[in-house]
Amino acid sequence: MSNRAESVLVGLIGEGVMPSLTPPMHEREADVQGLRLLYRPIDLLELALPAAAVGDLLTAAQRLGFNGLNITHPCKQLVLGHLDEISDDAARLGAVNTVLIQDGRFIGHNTDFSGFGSALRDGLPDATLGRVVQLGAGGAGSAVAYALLKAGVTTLDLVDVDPARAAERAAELGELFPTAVVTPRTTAELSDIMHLADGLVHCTPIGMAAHPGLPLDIELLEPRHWVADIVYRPIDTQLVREARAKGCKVLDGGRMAVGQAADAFQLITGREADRDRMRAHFLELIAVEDAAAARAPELTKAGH
Ligand SMILES: NC(=O)C1=CN([C@@H]2O[C@H](COP(=O)(O)OP(=O)(O)OC[C@H]3O[C@@H](n4cnc5c(N)ncnc54)[C@H](O)[C@@H]3O)[C@@H](O)[C@H]2O)C=CC1
Ligand SMILES: O=C1C[C@@](O)(C(=O)O)C[C@@H](O)[C@@H]1O
Repeated sequence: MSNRAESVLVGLIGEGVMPSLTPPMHEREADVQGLRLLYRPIDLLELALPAAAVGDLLTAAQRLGFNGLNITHPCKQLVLGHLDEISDDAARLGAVNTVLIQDGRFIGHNTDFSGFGSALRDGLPDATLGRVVQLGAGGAGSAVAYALLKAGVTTLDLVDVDPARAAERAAELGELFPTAVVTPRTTAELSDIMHLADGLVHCTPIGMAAHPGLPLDIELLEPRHWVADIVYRPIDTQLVREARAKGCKVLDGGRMAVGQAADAFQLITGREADRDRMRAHFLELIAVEDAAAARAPELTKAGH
């Protein structure tokens, strides 16, 4: 038996979270640090619950002695209405993926943006962050764009196949970062804007096992561009492989996945995670998945 101060209980609320690698990442890091931590996926689909149940699940988690939760699709915005306190960045971003449960209160944070930010610093320390083209302005893309602007990007070209989405995000981000220039762009404009850019960030599902291929004409990439992908299943997406082959400096999507987990681990446990160790474990987990997929491709799960 132990109380909330002696051991740590964490959950992940969202749809389709059973294949998530965040629970094993937290548990292994805690094991190595000699901390007792259990991390349970709480899958809305398995529980046949709607996204709106997130408030009830927060209350249940508090009653059952959870120390914290990660929150994912489709609850990152819905959860805002159930919090007692929210970090400035999460409030500005309008999305929460980490909730601390302290003294019966719910405190929201966002480690998607901070995780991408630290990934960029660790994985591409010398990247010039002046002008960036970002493909994909959905949920993860919003956090990434916020991180890029916070990291000092001055000109961000936001490309999405859904022009209304790109326009809406660009307007929101432009208000949050008034000294930056954030412009919605179409895929047809890529050939005009890529040669002006220092780097490319990819935040669409293209490149995942279920959506193979390249998100742009690879001829638009020059060796001087840096390239950050956030897709991590597989870890070496076609974009990552072809960009590397061209001589571009590359950041794979695993860096962000580890970054968000490491930052949430620190918020929830109060202990710093060893990011290199967590990444090594993450790569092991991905390799196990890849080996299983090679044996039985039809069983490959379509997660992140
Ligand atoms: N590394 C990490 O920690 C994480 C990685 N991901 C990855 O990021 C991907 C995107 O996730 P979300 O933003 O949650 O998805 P989402 O569905 O909210 O957004 C994807 C956006 O990409 C746009 N899009 C699709 N094809 C496009 C194309 N060819 N060119 C330009 N835009 C295009 C869509 O219109 C949409 O706005 C996921 O598929 C997953 O692989 C997601 C979450 C975390
Ligand atoms: O969106 C994501 C991905 C995630 O749900 C996962 O399954 O690893 C974990 C969340 O903390 C993060 O915000």
